[in-house]
Amino acid sequence: MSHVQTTENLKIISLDVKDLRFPTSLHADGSDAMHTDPDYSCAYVTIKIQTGLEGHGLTFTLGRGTEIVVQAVKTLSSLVVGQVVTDIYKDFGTFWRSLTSESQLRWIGPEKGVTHLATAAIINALWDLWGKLLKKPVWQLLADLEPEQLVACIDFRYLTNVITKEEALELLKQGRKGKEERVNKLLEIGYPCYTTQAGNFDGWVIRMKKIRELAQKYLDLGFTAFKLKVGKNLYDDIKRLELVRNIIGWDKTLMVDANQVWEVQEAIDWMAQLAQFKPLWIEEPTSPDDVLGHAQISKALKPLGIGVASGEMCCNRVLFKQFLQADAIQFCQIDSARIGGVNEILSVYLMARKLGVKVCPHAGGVGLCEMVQHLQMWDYVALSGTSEGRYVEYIDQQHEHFVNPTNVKNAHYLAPRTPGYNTTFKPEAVANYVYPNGKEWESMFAKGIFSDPRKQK
Ligand SMILES: C[C@H](O)[C@@H](O)CC(=O)C(=O)O
Ligand SMILES: [Mg+2]
Repeated sequence: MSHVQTTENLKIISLDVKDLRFPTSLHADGSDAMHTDPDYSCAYVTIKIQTGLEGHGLTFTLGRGTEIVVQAVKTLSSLVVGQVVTDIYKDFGTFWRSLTSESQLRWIGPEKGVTHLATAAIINALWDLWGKLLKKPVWQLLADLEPEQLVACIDFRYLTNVITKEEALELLKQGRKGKEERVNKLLEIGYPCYTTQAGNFDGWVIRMKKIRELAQKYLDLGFTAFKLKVGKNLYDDIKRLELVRNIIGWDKTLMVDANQVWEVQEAIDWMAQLAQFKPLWIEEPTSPDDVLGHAQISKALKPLGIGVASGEMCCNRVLFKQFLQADAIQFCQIDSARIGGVNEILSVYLMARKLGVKVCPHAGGVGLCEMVQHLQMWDYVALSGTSEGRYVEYIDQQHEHFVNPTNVKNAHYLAPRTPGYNTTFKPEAVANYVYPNGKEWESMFAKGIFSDPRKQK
C-alpha cells in the first residue's frame, strides 16, 4: 500500500520507557484549583525498528504515579515488540484493539485509566515512527491518507449508534474538498491558539503583578484569547478576571477553567457571578465523568452566553460520545496524550464533526502542544475544513527540551515541517530529568529541594 512504502517486513526490536519529570511545582506552574503542585511529567516511550529508526511517544502526567504508567507500558510492550511495522499500519485499528482488548489486561480498564494512558504513549510513538518512515509530519501523513486508510485506523466498536465507518468515510471524502488551498493557508499563517500563561494559580496567592505582566506580554505578542483558572475563591476569581479584562479589553476572548472542583449546582451559581466577564466557556466545571451534570450546567449557562468545555481528562471515545450526544459540551477538548492515542482521538473528531461541535484541544503539558497541533491541523485541512471559532491551547513550558519544539508566532502554531510527531526529546533533557536519577533530580535531592524517593521506606 502506498501509505506504507517502508522497507518490507521491518520488525520492532525494542520498546523502552522512561519516567521524565520536570520540577514545575517549585513555582506552581500549571497549577489549578484541583492540582495545586503539578510536576509536569511524562512516560516517554521509544520504539526502535531493525534499521535503528526510532519513534517517540508520550503520555502526560503530574509527577507521582508516572512510575505506574511506566510499568503499564512495560506490561503492554510484549504486544508490540516483534511486530512488523507494515502489518501494524496496514490495519492499525485492529492492532489498536489488540492493545486495548488484550483479554486479561482489559479487566483493569477497560479502555480507561493507567492502561489507557500507557496505550496512548505507545500509539503516539507508532505515529511518530510512521511519520518518520514516510518523511512526513503527522498532520500531513493524516491528511494524505486515503479516507479508507484513515478509517482503518479507527476502532468503531461502541460508536456505531452515533457514527458508522461508512458515515466517517463520507465525512472524510467531503472534507477533502478545497484541501490544497487550506494546506497553503496553513503553511502560510498556521493555526490559531489561545494562552493560559496568565491564568495559573500560584499557591493561592493572587500574584496580580505577574498576572498583569503576563496578560500584557501575550496581548503584545498578538494573542486574542486568554484562559484563567478559577474555582477556589470567588472573590479572587472576580479580582483576577477584572484585572485581565481591563488589560485585554472586551473585544478579546476569555475562557475560564475550574478543573473539576464544583458540584453541579455550585458550578451554575459560581458562573452566574462570573458571567459579567463574558467568558466564552467554563471548562471542566465538575467531574469529568458526569455527562448529565455537564448537560445540566450547559442548559443553565446557555442563556448567559457561556458554553461548557471538557475533555482533557475524558477517559475514552465512549464517554466523548455521550458528552456530544447529550449536548453536554459545546467545546470538545481532546488531549493528545489521553484516551488511546491518535487512533481513538480521530474517532472523537469524526463524531464532533458529525454532531457539529467545535474541537478546541487541551495542550500545555509536556509535549501536548507538540502533538496536538498535528491533529487540529489535520482536522482543518481534511475534515472540518475550518478554524472558525476554534483554538488550540498554548502554554510556553518545556518546549526547549524537544528536538523539534512547537513554533508559535503571532498567536498561531506554525505547521510542523519535520517528519514525525515532534515528540523526540533532546538526549540531555532525558539525562537531566529522568526520575529519580537524572542529573537535575540528583542535584535537587542533594540540596534538599525535594526528598529522594529512594531513601524513603
Ligand atoms: C494541571 C494542569 O496544568 C491543568 O491545570 C491544565 C489545564 O486544565 C488546562 O490547561 O486547561
Ligand atoms: Mg483545563
